[in-house]
Amino acid sequence: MSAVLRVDNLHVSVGGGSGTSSAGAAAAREAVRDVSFTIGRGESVGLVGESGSGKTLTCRAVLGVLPPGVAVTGGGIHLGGGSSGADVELTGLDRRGWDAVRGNRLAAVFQDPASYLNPSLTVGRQLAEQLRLKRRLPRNQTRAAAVELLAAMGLRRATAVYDQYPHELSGGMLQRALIAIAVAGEPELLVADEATTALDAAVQAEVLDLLRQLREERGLALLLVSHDLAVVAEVCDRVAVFYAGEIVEQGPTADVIANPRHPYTEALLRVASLGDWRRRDLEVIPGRPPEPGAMPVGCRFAARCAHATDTCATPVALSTVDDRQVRCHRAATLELVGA
Ligand SMILES: Nc1ncnc2c1ncn2[C@@H]1O[C@H](COP(=O)(O)OP(=O)(O)OP(=O)(O)O)[C@@H](O)[C@H]1O
Repeated sequence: MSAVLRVDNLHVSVGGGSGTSSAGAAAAREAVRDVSFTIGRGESVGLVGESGSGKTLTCRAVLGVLPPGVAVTGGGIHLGGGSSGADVELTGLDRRGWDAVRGNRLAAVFQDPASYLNPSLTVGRQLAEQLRLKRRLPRNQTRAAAVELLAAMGLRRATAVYDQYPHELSGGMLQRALIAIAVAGEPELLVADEATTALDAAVQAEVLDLLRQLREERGLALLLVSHDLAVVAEVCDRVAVFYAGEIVEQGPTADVIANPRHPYTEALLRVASLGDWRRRDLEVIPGRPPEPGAMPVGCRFAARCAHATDTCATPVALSTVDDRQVRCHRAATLELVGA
């Protein structure tokens, strides 16, 4: 399968801003370290992990929208040459390069759809404008194309929705409208960062269904971020588990869930809304991740790990065990409990 996206040994650092003197310059710290994964055409990959583990900065690096003071400091992000475009190394792009890629080959939806829409324009006008810009449709065709796209996103009474303002739509409808705007340019990859987190469970399931359908029908590749493994399990072929800025386990989602190889993944399974989670108390993973400025040289999870031994204080690389990549000294011997 040809890769739509290839992230190779990505490092993202925060701070390290220039000061006028050496005393004024803040020390940079790595918020994302040595992250690698690939997404094929029509494939979906989930990034999962606790808050602050580096998922969002990884997505933002892919989209070229890192916040001020945060930068890619190593590795590469490669957009593959699919049917619709050439190979592009994203980390080297200038502003014009990004304009050609963003919204055309890459698009994104985030947690709070209302904040990405203009409150004073109807949803339909905002979508029609995207269709005009991205598909170069003449103005007299954009209304019909926009209504068709809104209907394809599962919005009932799409003609009426076209003329509504963002505040007149529910959260689920807004997210569908925003997904319509995101796919208006027929991108190869859609990044969805906690896109269903604020929705109630039933609406969340519907929006996840829509994402699945877009993959199947349009061959759209998906990069989905969630703190909840259950959400990733709904949609993603493969999952990368993040802890303290690193991928600690990566593999086929069903296998990772049934048979975790990293103790952090096992812990994450106990806090995920998987299976009959409504009938059990979701646990909290005891302890906290290491402080960003004080990362241990060995395994970053060791201080919270029930299986840690002295070896875990030494540096640990990502190694391949069967269908899995795991960053754990004990991965080959531990017997962990899946869901
Ligand atoms: N704009 C920023 N300035 C400084 N530090 C940042 C910034 N954005 C993120 N960080 C830091 O980088 C690290 C990774 O954050 P990131 O947002 O990628 O995590 P996350 O896994 O997506 O968490 P969440 O689910 O809370 O968004 C954290 O330590 C965070 O505090």
